[in-house]
Amino acid sequence: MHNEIEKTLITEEDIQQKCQEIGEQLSKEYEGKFPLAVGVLKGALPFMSDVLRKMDIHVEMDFMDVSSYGNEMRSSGEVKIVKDLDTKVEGRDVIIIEDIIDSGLTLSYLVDLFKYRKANSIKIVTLLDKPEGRTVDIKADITGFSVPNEFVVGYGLDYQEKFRNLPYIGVLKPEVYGGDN
Ligand SMILES: O=P(O)(O)OC[C@H]1O[C@H](OP(=O)(O)OP(=O)(O)O)[C@H](O)[C@@H]1O
Ligand code: HPA
Repeated sequence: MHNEIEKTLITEEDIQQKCQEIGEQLSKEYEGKFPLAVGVLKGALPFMSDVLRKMDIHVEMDFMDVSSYGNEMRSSGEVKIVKDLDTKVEGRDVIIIEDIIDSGLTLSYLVDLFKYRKANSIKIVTLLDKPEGRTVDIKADITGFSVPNEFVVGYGLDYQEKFRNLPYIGVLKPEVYGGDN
């Protein structure tokens, strides 16, 4: 697996340090509350798991699976719910946890949905932000790292369902994806 990676963009140590910082920040911001952390499957799983374990307040977890990716590397532009929440959002302080904001379509869809469902507050926490990928105007409240306009994998992010278990973020060798990014 590692020999298919051209370069490391963000090391495992830097990711873990960032999770610690974000977990501490969220613990302060939601002190005395019981927020609902919504992980966006599947990519957010490692990040969510690491951040929530750095929080020292009660937090409820739920998951949503939405899909917008037509092929492996480009968004279809259409967002579909594959798995909805089990939890009612009305009146809750929702923390959406994402691995990456690229076009912004997934998150803008989720923010609209949770507003419609009458969340008390909505915060977006993303490990990665790819500002140059944006087609809709949306910003995270907390961003771990900014990444260049390249297809990145690892720590939840996949290429053809592979590389999610890589503990760092990297860029694939062109021969792995056929060079057409
Ligand atoms: O800002 P956007 O352009 O919408 O891209 C971001 C979304 O795309 C990826 O999910 P994907 O639909 O590939 O599902 P996955 O997490 O299961 O890989 C990623 O995990 C984000 O959820
Ligand atoms: O750069 C990316 N890598 C993996 N999945 C993604 N989903 C949106 N952008 C990306």
